[in-house]
Amino acid sequence: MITVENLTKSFQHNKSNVVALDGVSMEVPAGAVCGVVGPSGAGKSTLARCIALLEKPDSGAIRVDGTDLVALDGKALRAARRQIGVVPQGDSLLRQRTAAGNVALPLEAAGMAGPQRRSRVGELLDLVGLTDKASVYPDQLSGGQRQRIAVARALAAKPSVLLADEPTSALDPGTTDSVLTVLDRARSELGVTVLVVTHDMAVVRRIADDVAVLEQGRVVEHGKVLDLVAEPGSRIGETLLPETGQADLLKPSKNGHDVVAEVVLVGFAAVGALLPEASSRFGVELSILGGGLTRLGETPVAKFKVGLSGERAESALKWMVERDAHVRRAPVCVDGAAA
Ligand SMILES: Nc1ncnc2c1ncn2[C@@H]1O[C@H](COP(=O)(O)OP(=O)(O)OP(=O)(O)O)[C@@H](O)[C@H]1O
Repeated sequence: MITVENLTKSFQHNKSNVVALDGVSMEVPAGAVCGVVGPSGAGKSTLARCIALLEKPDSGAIRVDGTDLVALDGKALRAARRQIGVVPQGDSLLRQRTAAGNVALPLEAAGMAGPQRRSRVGELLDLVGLTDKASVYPDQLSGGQRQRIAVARALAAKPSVLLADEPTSALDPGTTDSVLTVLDRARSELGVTVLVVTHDMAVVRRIADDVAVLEQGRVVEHGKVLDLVAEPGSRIGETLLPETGQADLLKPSKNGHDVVAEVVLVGFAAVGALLPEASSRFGVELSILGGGLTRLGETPVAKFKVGLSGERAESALKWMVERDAHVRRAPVCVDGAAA
């Protein structure tokens, strides 16, 4: 588990003080993948660099499995660093070393004997699906393959935490997917806790259990992805869900429906028959006015804008809520405008 408590970090730049982290607190449960998102300059990379012990925070604590890394020095600090694997931003492989040679680097540095090292490198290449590229040089690998080798290298010393800074930037969607599969395997097969700094919401949708949104050095939203999408007013939740198409989402149109509502379905209900069943059970006419389905990790999630007409429209919505649908609706006025 990673626990960050009230972390601050400032830089001096052109004689002025730049606050990169302004009291950041967050937690990533053991074996979870957490996406760190936010606009450029929000402090994401600084946070990752502090957790990776590449940058010393001005104040605050960073606990990995209970140990405060900020308080360590000397031998204890070096041991703690080995617990944290880092996939740096950009192309980080050594050009003059083969894929296997790059993966072997941290093992050589740790003084691991040849036969043991070769076997470990074999395991890691297998994990990232690049056994057949062992003796290939980085220039002959695709961008995605190079990143997968960088992940294998970061996992070489069996860290409990993996940090990846923009691991999919500059990759096309197909290649992105292969890198994300590897990060996901690090979590699911090795039980590693993964923190991914990213601009790409596809990364969060595809592999993140948790997400933290940074803005101007502060955490503005943080929690489980599946909780945030169900939470009214969560901006990151909105960003991760399908768009429903119109800004005046909850306004019933004058000639249309008695009730217009936004319905978020998380899990089985998203692909089930909840909406048609509500319609037939309560004798209401139900039209889907916008929205759609997506997947968050393995979980199907839907957001629909629906229009309901009929005397029992409210009961139909209530029934959906009782079945774990998250419903936001506008009350009905005589002229059909939202109150
Ligand atoms: N070494 C440094 N020296 C001076 N200022 C820095 C340094 N590192 C970061 N900063 C500043 O700290 C702030 C946060 O930067 P950081 O790189 O952590 O943001 P970010 O969210 O990762 O941005 P991006 O998405 O563009 O990578 C920015 O204003 C940046 O200019």
